[in-house]
Amino acid sequence: MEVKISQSWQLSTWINSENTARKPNGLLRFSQKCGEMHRYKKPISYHLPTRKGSSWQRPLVLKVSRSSENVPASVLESGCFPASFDETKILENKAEEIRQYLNGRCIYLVGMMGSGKTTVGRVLSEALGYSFYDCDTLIEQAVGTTVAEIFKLHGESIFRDNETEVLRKLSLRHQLVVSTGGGAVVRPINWRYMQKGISVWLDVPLEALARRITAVGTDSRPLLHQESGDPYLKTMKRLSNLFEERGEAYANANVRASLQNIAAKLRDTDVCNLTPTVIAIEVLEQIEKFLKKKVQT
Ligand SMILES: Nc1ncnc2c1ncn2[C@@H]1O[C@H](COP(=O)(O)OP(=O)(O)OP(=O)(O)O)[C@@H](O)[C@H]1O
Ligand SMILES: O=C(O)C1=C[C@@H](O)[C@@H](O)[C@H](O)C1
Repeated sequence: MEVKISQSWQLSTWINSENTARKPNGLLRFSQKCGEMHRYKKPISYHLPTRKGSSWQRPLVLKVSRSSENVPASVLESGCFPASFDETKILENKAEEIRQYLNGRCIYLVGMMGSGKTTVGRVLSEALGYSFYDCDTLIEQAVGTTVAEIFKLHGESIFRDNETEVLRKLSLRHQLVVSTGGGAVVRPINWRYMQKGISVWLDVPLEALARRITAVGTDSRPLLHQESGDPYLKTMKRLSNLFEERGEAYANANVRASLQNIAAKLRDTDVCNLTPTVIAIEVLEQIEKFLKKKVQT
């Protein structure tokens, strides 16, 4: 059964102040489309023109009404989430404001399997006018088979080598939103590449992850795949173990977007009610805070 929820959300947004100095902006041209980058392709060249303008903007509080739905399994599988007009508009405005301060830097989404890196990443890239890349997909294209098959045929370490190579290639580029694999955070070298851009941890409670993953099955996620037993409980246990190992590594990200914090702001108790658009807005809010802090120090 679908439950309609309507809430008011106080969102702080920022408007341009006049006659202030703007940071240099990188305008880049990319001919490659999402998914077209291959492992041994040469990185493309680009130009970085600079321009002058305004600095950080002053806050304006907007009262926004949010309307989202409890997402049924069929919707989870399709990956299509309804976003209200308000959410979309807020996201567009926020993206517009932040784009110049990003200065072409890539956004790397890190987080556990199922945390929404791909789903939220696509929404973010569209809002920012960035290209979107999914590391797992790039690895699959480079190796010529699925992640599950790579694990089975070649083992995890070959998969990780490919993951590092893909991140190295991506780190040479600009204006990308990158969905990293859930385990990309474990290798320090990967952080060296991700530090060229801004890393964002999508922090999602394990129960929500287990719910999402069991709704779509674990076939494509070899580290979670189980032949028998209660799928939710098994997934939950495996996720808990992985999080024990990786929690600290995720916290290395420049920015944390916590679904629990967003739900609290919205006075909602269930993180499952949060649409990818709302999460993308929070990601941009947190990036904005991070960049402002950097400017001040
Ligand atoms: N905000 C959301 N609310 C409900 N379900 C979501 C949300 N975001 C993503 N999902 C669903 O959760 C599942 C995992 O999402 P997604 O593939 O984006 O995660 P991921 O972090 O890229 O996962 P992985 O690292 O395993 O590839 C998908 O079925 C997706 O439709
Ligand atoms: O958490 C992990 O280690 C993984 C997550 C997926 O995105 C894939 O990169 C692969 O299944 C491994």
